[in-house]
Amino acid sequence: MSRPVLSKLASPPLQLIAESRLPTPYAEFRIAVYKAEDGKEHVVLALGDLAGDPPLVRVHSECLTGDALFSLRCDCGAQLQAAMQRIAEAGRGVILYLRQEGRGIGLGNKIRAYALQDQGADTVEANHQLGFPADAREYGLAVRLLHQLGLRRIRLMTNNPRKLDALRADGIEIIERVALEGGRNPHNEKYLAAKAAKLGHWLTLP
Ligand SMILES: Nc1nc2c(ncn2[C@@H]2O[C@H](COP(=O)(O)OP(=O)(O)OP(=O)(O)O)[C@@H](O)[C@H]2O)c(=O)[nH]1
Ligand SMILES: [Zn+2]
Repeated sequence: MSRPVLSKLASPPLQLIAESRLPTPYAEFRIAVYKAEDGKEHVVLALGDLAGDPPLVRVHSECLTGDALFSLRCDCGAQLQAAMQRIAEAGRGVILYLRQEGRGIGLGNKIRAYALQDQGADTVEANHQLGFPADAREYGLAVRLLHQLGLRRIRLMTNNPRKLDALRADGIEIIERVALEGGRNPHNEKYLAAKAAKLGHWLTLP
């Protein structure tokens, strides 16, 4: 076993705060809230029996504007809905909803980045102009939550090679990468093109 796996296993489990049912238009999920050491509360949505065949998993980073406010600047809301839909169709699966808003720079800074994008910067340049890396997220928490759920082998719904590599490096076996495209519109055309060109996302662009 490689060292990163041992170090993740050695990490204490996240504190389970509460669990309940969560009826949605797609299915009735189980919702669980886990608290990390920094006080942030992360969400697990689960459906069906997760034992046995590797289930569909979505590791979703919080996007208040896209997930809750119907923003057309990104594709997050569409991806979240598509993930819920696919899990509902499969009858089983998990969504980890991680509170790393704005690729880890926070909501206020993301809106600052949007203002810079309105002046011509792309999504990566805007982060750099604000003094942040292109992507400040890390996936150690996702790995810990997957361990807590007993999930070492998964089918990951993502277009992001960095996310896939990060989970694999920490010992999660990804037996299939499931593309999650959709939500394309005139407002996010440049954003998606920059994600593909600069962040390496697997996207079928027009
Ligand atoms: N800093 C910054 N964050 C953004 C911007 N647009 C969306 N986000 C955040 O980006 C995160 C989602 O990342 P994406 O790059 O869209 O997708 P991903 O999670 O890396 O990859 P997928 O698994 O394919 O969805 C969310 O936390 C959003 O809040 C932006 O222009 N600037
Ligand atoms: Zn978004």
